[in-house]
Amino acid sequence: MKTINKENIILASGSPRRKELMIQAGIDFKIHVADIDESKVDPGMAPENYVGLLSKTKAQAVAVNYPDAWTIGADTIVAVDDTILGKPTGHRQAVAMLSRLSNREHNVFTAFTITRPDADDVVTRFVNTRVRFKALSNDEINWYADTKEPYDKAGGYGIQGIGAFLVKEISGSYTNVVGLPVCELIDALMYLGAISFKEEK
Ligand SMILES: Cc1cn([C@H]2C[C@H](O)[C@@H](COP(=O)(O)OP(=O)(O)OP(=O)(O)O)O2)c(=O)[nH]c1=O
Repeated sequence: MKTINKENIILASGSPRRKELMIQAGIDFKIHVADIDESKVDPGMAPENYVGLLSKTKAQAVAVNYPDAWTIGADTIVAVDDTILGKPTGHRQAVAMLSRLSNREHNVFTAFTITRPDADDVVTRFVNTRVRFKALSNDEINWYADTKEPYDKAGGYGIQGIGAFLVKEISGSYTNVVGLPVCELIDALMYLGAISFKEEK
């Protein structure tokens, strides 16, 4: 079942997880991947500002091509103490990230921005989920890093995949950890009039 599209919707993301979550939520959309350099953003920023800025940059980079659509951009990071963890560049960094997350709580921040070129309306929302990992042995960390699953994921793990075995507790939105907080996204799309659950008479 799909929701009723009032307007065209573009997802400015190459993340297979975001695509799946949008399909799961019954939203009709097209994909146009945002080609932006994420390394230009200062990792010393507060996590909510960091993800907010990146989600907006991704959405705006794609929205210019679609005057008649709402474009969605998103960004996810893991924050531990005051450090932002992005995606590990290889095995060694994946091991370092997982070791840092072992036996403690961390925050996962995802922000999404919904915009269009002709509107003043730009919605940016961020959601924070707290996740606690179990105490990990070196063997577990190395074994998981060897699966390569950590490589394209913030913080070096995927809660929706093999990485589920790492997670002892979660407080807050699960889909937010996977890459898109579906509950808040649907609310925002409804608020903007982009989707509806009921045909207008
Ligand atoms: C923590 C966590 C992150 N992730 C993923 C979601 C995102 O795809 C990725 C964070 O990277 P992002 O830079 O947010 O997104 P992306 O580069 O994959 O895609 P795009 O910029 O085109 O939208 O980490 C999981 O899949 N599972 C998890 O448990």
